[in-house]
Amino acid sequence: MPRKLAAGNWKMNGLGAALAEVTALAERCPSPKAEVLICPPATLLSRLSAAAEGSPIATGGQDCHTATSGAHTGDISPAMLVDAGASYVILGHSERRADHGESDATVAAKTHAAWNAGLTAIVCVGETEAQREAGETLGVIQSQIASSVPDGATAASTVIAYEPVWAIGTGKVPTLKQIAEVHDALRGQLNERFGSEGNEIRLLYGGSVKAKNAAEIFAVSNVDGALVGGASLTAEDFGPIVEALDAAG
Ligand SMILES: O=C[C@H](O)COP(=O)(O)O
Repeated sequence: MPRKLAAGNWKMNGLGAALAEVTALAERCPSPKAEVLICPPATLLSRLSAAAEGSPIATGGQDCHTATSGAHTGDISPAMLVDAGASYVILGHSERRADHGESDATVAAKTHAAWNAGLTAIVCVGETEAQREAGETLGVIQSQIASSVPDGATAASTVIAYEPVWAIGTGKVPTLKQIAEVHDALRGQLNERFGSEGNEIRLLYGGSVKAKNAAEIFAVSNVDGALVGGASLTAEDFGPIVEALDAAG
């Protein structure tokens, strides 16, 4: 199993002054057992990669196009993310699925493009509150995985993030039993489809992870780390989450 992963998704937050948070995080967590990743807005990626150089903090993008270059105003190619120092890219986040109409097929195409550029794709899946209430959670998530993750996924190329849409930025968190139910089902699906490699693909939980609930979430079976939004914006908030993941072993 690759190292556990504490990934921060800064979403559309952060101006130049936020770079100081990366330096502070590197000082607070100089040699974490877990991998630590920050995915800032594209405007900060190059500067943040430079600021993190020589530290254990990796950087990533929040989206990419399927093409390497061309007439796609406003888009960013996987090669551009690599050029800016990224080693990861988040794909299929529910905010992109909702705001930009990204389908599973789009996410799969972007995942292929990311792999081709040498990036590790963090593919996000998750149910809405209505889907959970209708008892559709596992069906929705397993269908998203089946259609968003292309054949050939490996532990080195792919990470899965389970993020219930209703838990993102709301302070609402599923019960530990609910998290375990989904992660165990995902592990089973990955094992069935990708064999032993599926057993190694890291499964992150995301949705209102904070310092106060991180340790109990990291103790849940088949939780290999977290994709953190709001609580990844400062070293003061993200540092304890990294430390909780380290303590979980
Ligand atoms: O990508 C991160 C998730 O959307 C979680 O965001 P949050 O930690 O602010 O709830």
